Amino acid sequence: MVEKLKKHPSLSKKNGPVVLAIMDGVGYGKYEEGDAVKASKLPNLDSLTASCPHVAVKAHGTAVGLPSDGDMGNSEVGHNAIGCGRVFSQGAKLVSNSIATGHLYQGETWLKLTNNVKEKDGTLHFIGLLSDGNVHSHIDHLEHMVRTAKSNGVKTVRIHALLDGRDVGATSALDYFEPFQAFLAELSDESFDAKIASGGGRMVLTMDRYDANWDMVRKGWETHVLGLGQIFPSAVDAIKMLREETKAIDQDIPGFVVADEDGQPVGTIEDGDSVIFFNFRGDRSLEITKAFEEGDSFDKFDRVRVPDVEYAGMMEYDGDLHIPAQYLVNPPTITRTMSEYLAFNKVRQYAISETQKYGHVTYFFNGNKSGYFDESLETFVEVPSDVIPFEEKPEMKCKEITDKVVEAIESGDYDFIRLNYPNGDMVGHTGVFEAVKTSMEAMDRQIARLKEAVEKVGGVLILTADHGNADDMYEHNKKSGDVTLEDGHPKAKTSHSLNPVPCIIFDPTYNNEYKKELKEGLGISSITATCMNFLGFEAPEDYDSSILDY
Ligand SMILES: O=C(O)[C@H](O)COP(=O)(O)O
Ligand SMILES: [Mn+2]
Ligand SMILES: [Mn+2]
Repeated sequence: MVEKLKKHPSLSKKNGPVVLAIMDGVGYGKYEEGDAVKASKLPNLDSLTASCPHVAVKAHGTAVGLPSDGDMGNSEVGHNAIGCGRVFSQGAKLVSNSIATGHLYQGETWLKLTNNVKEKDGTLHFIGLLSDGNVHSHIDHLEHMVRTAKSNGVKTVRIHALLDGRDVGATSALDYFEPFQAFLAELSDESFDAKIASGGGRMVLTMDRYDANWDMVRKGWETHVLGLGQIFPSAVDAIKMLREETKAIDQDIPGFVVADEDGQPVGTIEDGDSVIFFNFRGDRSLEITKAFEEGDSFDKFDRVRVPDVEYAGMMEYDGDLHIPAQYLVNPPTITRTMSEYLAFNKVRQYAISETQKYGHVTYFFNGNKSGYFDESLETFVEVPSDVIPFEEKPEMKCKEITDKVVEAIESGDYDFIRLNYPNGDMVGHTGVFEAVKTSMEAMDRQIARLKEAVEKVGGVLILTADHGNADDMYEHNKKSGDVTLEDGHPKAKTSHSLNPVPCIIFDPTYNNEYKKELKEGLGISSITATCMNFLGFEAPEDYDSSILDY
């Protein structure tokens, strides 16, 4: 339960609002080469850094509740941490623990789905992202479940595997598909038949989010469920031939269907089957889940037929709407978030981003909860994102977002304003270095407007990020640090980085209420208490320490 927040001993609420600007995917790079943040001309960010208190904060690994410090941060865990001021074990860790302890397999959902196919002589299907990126899924989880399905007496398993290349190397798919295909062949025998049945690039089919592009889900449905699309004798063959044909990187490889020698798909989804969507992260799992779960009210595309299956997600993807109805592992229960405290303490809040990160500044920021805590005190604004490859329009909607934030600052109607500029991350994921520079420079021009508006009303501007990406755009040799070359050019890196991120505090009415040297070595979960301090409050006892030293 939240309660009244104590008044801060030295800081009182400023005239203007506290504005928290999350520059998605913008970290402090550790290499010169490939750091698109350093390579960009950012006069406004540079001048704020030069003149304001600032410090690097951790945004990866255990600092944000992931299994190990080898795990890069991501938007879900980053916004969870900033939104609740503490670190909760996240999906990746919870699923691994549940599998390691066997708890998952004693759960009613696993038993129901495996018994269903045993009783009806059906097929157990797994759909999800095939890599060890550990942002949305982990291949080890899938392998363990396939093995256990066999030992639990399931006879037929089919995998519908999405190529990653966004949380892992841009063209690393065969590093996962070849050994996995061999693993299935090895495991199959006269009483157990496991195969990959379909697949395709994660940015082409199935894994859309925030209703940005339902056509991806339609393509996924047609490929995985109906078995429609280009047919190949195996997934590995499909990847090799489609790469040759399209020159696309993994995330953009077209959908494919694996067919037998008669050209029949080896694994369409039929009545009496069970389906497990094995991604643990919710944002890119919700839409395909709705396609399986919703009845005649579903109107996003023509499903042609809806098989009568037992469907389960790896985790509950929306804790308020309870989607999916069935899931294998409980998500983190994040309580007493900053938004809930602020609403209870009558603080007026405004949250905004464009579609691609709108759910991050609302749902994930509020501890995986959709909706308001107090509608009379909160305003959420979504600026529609372009539905085009972001390297084609790298500015994205940072200007339109800023237009609305400046309006909100000048209105005097809000005490705490949070915004996310997706630029560094969404364009970082394209791997196109020059586009990232354009994107960063466009965002920097908007930061000047934020600073000016905050200064005018005597507010505070805090600039930070949820994890790195744009700061690390080339693959590097992990040992030597040398840039990895491909055909004589640096190999593009599309995934997030392990780098720390900035926390820059622009406080134009500063009058020694705190030391200018901010505390070092903290994580982004300390941004929360810092924002609360500037609102004139002490943070709750169990919140991670503020970055301010007062
Ligand atoms: O979903 C994606 O785009 C990536 O896998 C993770 O990126 P995000 O955590 O920044 O959304
Ligand atoms: Mn992010
Ligand atoms: Mn990202």
